[in-house]
Parts: sequence; structure tokens; C-alpha cells
Amino acid sequence: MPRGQQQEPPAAAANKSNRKDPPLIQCADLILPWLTPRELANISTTCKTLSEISKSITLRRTLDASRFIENHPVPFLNPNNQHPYAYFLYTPSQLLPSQSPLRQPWGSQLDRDSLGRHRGSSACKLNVPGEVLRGCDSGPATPRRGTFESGKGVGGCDCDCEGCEEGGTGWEFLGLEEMGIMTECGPGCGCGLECSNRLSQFICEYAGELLTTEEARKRQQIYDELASGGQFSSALLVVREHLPSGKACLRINIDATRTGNVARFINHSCDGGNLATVLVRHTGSLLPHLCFFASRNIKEGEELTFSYGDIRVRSKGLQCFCGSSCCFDASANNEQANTEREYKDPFRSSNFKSHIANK
Ligand SMILES: C[S@@+](CC[C@H](N)C(=O)[O-])C[C@H]1O[C@@H](n2cnc3c(N)ncnc32)[C@H](O)[C@@H]1O
Repeated sequence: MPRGQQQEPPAAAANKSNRKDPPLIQCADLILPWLTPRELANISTTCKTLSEISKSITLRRTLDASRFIENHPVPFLNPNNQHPYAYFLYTPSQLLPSQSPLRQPWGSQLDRDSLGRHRGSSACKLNVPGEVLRGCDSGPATPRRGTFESGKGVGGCDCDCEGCEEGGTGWEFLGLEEMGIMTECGPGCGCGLECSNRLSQFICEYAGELLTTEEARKRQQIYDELASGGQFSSALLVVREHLPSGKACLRINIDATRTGNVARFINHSCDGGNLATVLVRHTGSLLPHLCFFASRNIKEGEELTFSYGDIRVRSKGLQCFCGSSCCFDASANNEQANTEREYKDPFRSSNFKSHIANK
């Protein structure tokens, strides 16, 4: 059913509030969207009106995990149990832990009424203090210098496309291009969306908190303990860039467990799935962004998956549900097959090694 035609949830109770109502009820639709599911559940036990408002917020949350940030809604469908949605904070791009918001409003009546449509990629309107890396419909991005002092692109960006006045990409001196890292124009450039140096059309970025390796290891220990209870799944992705010599030169840890985007829902497949990860570097951005590209043609309705690499699902003693013909779980039951089957690692021929949550 199109968004505009959805049946009115029981939020009508909120509209009936009048001056005689306690202040909390009068402001409920402004305040309650800031609450976590647990807080929402607690407050909904206090009176019928708050219970109805909470229910309507939960319903709206179920309709779009992206808080209207993405071009298309990210609805929750859970055929397995009663949990209506996974709670996490949404960010369209990677950010530092210090930039991660403590709270975000989600599911307010205002969102639906005032927008009535998705905001598209206007991350500028997002209430997240992270770096805005996507296009913004509120005007051209402000040109800014690259984070490295490459000595190029005076007063603007550091790229060499026709739309930008000077300079090379600024990354040559690091040898990143030889390592297979894509270098592109981005919001920091003076060029526009039509620029020929904005070629990559990726499915989505793996967005989350960018962690130091020390912090990633600490968090992973906590996640492992929580996961042993069986009710917790983390989304800490580790990517290593390797020099042609084979020595790791850069490790990127992106944790989408608490703050992430739609990519945090992508499951593992032992056969490599239909996605490949590529590190994409925008001009003016110090660190590359981990993006998913289609590794083959993808049918409509097909689940998006990729290989977590060193299969964490199995190492935790959990069953793998990928169902692929070369699934580790399937082969574990058949030693003969195990030796004959080749593990199709999509990262084998590239410089990247990645895995979800390996220490
Ligand atoms: C990044 S999350 C993926 C999204 C997760 N399935 C969800 O619904 O939120 C990673 C977690 O999903 C689960 N998972 C992913 N792929 C799996 C697979 N092939 N078999 C079993 N569990 C898997 C594991 O619990 C893993 O820790």
C-alpha cells in the first residue's frame, strides 16, 4: 500500500490532547520518538493515551528504519518472531564514535505528515553530526580542501576532473590508486553530479562507527559475550587492505551495531553471495568508504549477501543458514565434500580481505 494511503494508526489519541492534558501528553508526539523501545514500552504502561501514541510510533518505525533519510523506505518484516524492529541509530555514512548521536528521533507523526515523502539523499537534514558525504538538495556542496595537504586544488578540491580547476587526486603519493582503491570526485569538489569522475554506482555503503583496532577488539569481546546468550547479533566489519607484497597496510573497522545503515542487515553467504566490497575514496575524505557493488546480475527479490570471509557465524558455534551449495555447515557434515569443495572467496583476487567481527 503506498505510504500516503496507510491506515491512520491510533495516534488520533495524540491529536485529541488538549490544554487540560498533562504536559507530557501534550508534547508526547515530540518527546516519545526520542525514546528507545524499552523506554517506550515503559511509558506506554502509564496511561491509555501514551500507550496508543507509543503503538503508533512503533508502527511508523516498522515502516522505515532509515528515518526517511534514504530514497526508499527500509521496512521491517519479521516472519520469525514478535519483535517489530531492530533498534539502532541511523547514519547514511561512516562516522567517528564521537560523532555518533546518543539519540535520534524516530517514528514521529511530524515526519510522516510534514514530509509525506522520502527526503532522498539529503543527508544535510539529518540530525547526525557526522560528515555529509552525499549530495544535498539544498544547494551545492561547499568546496573544501582535502584532509591531506597535497598542495593541490588551491581554494577548492584536490581532484583532476574537468569540472574542477586544478591538480591531481592528491592520493598518488600514497600509492592508493595502484592498490586498487577507487578515487572519485565527491561533495568536496566543485564539479557536479554529471562529472565523469563520479562513476561508481554502488548498491550501498557499509556505514557505521569507524573504530580504532583497539576499540574494535574491546567491542568485539563485549559482543561475543552478549552473543553467547543467543539473542544478540553484532555488525562489526573489519576490512584489511593488503599491499601486493601481502603485508596488511591498513585495517578498517566499521561497527554498525549501534549506529549503521541498511547494510547492517546484509547476511553472510559461504559462496560469496552477490555482493563484493570495494573501498571507494571521495576527494577530500581522508578515509575510504566501504561500498557494496553487485558481483553478478541480481534478480528482483533476491536476497543481498556477501561473504563475511572468515566465517564468524561458524566460529561462534552457530549454524550457518546461507543455504548455498558450498556452505561450511553443509560441508562439515560431509568430510569428503569438504575436501573437494572449493571455497569461493570473492576477495581472493583483490587487495581486500574482510570479515564480520573477527578479532
Ligand atoms: C550484520 S548482521 C546481519 C543481519 C542480521 N541477520 C539481522 O537481522 O540483523 C550479522 C549477524 O547476522 C547473523 N547471520 C548473518 N548471516 C548468517 C548466516 N549465513 N547464518 C546464520 N546467521 C547469520 C549472525 O547472527 C551475525 O552475527
